[in-house]
Amino acid sequence: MAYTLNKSIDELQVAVVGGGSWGTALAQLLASKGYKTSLWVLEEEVAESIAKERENKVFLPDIKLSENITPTLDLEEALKDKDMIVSVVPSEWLRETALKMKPFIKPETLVVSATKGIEIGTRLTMSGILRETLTHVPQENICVISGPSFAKEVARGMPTVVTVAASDPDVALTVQEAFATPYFRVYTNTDLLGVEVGGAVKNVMAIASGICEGLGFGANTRAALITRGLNEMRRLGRAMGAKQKTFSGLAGVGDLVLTCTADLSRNYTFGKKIGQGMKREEILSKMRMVAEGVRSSKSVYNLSIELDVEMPIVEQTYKVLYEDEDPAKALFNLMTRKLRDEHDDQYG
Ligand SMILES: NC(=O)c1ccc[n+]([C@@H]2O[C@H](COP(=O)([O-])OP(=O)(O)OC[C@H]3O[C@@H](n4cnc5c(N)ncnc54)[C@H](O)[C@@H]3O)[C@@H](O)[C@H]2O)c1
Ligand SMILES: O=P(O)(O)OC[C@H](O)CO
Repeated sequence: MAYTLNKSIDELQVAVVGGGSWGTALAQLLASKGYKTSLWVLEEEVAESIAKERENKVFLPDIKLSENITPTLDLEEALKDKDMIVSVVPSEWLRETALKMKPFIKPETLVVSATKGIEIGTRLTMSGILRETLTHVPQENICVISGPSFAKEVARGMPTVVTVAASDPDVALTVQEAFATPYFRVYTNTDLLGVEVGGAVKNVMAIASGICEGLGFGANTRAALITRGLNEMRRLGRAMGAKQKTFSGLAGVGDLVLTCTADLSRNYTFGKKIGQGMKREEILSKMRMVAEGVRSSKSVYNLSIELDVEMPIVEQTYKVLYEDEDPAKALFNLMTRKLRDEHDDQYG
């Protein structure tokens, strides 16, 4: 049955789950539109800093947050009677958090997934985890928001364009309207899988691009990495049943270009440090934020083997991160693969 909203869109009761930088930026966006927004956060210091100082000093410093945001450490308080829930918990903790959320979510709720990644082990997308855990919510009510969007820029009101993917067009239209502002343009899309594959693979490519930068290489290398990385994204998407045109869109090439080229990207910065000689665990031990590409390197690599999809950049990135391969050797391996026609690929 198609989704129907039984109230005016301005009356939506909304909650954001996850008070990291993206969760806080999305809460700020919704709050600035007038929505009274509950924000579930894990850390007491984050709840306190938002409640008392109107700032998330840990994950999104220097942004004055709206009075419409109510931070809470209590999931029940955050989720009770909400019509739209935005899930922004990093992939590593999404499943356990979703299970805790479940008892407090009404079946008719819209669930918007803003997390990027593929789960290690199950190889599920983030909306796949939500569908598997929130079994009382109709599958069509679970949708995805993605695209080139750094939290810091959205929070500062810089023009940003994203896509909302949902299998039910009425769900997509409702969420599109709820999020859209003159500085945050939202398109709709019916290809959830393609949007989520794009969001996961681009983070692996961003790490690879950062590694090249860290090794001291330049613009030629980066352009090659983005172009061939897009090819790998398309190939995996095709094998999984995603629509090819999705990868030419915001959640494909759009997010890939953004994350492979900007110092604001945590994945790119992580890769740069690897290229400069640091090790994965050493970098992660100093980060409070996530670089989803670290986990996605493993899950996407495993997926590529399982589905027999050729993804050499993903493979080499995985080997650098998890098998201690030398980054320069990994790049040499990529450059000296068997020479071939650019489009000599069963997925062209
Ligand atoms: N930051 C961005 O610019 C941005 C933009 C688009 C999408 N995303 C995606 O949003 C998702 C969330 O990332 P973020 O940037 O908001 O987070 P972040 O990296 O800024 O912060 C880390 C988050 O992890 C949470 N966390 C740590 N341990 C936890 C646990 N045990 N259980 C539950 N939560 C725990 C913290 O509370 C915090 O909210 C990621 O998938 C990311 O790829 C981020
Ligand atoms: O900072 P990153 O690398 O996690 O990227 C953030 C967003 O995914 C960009 O769209």
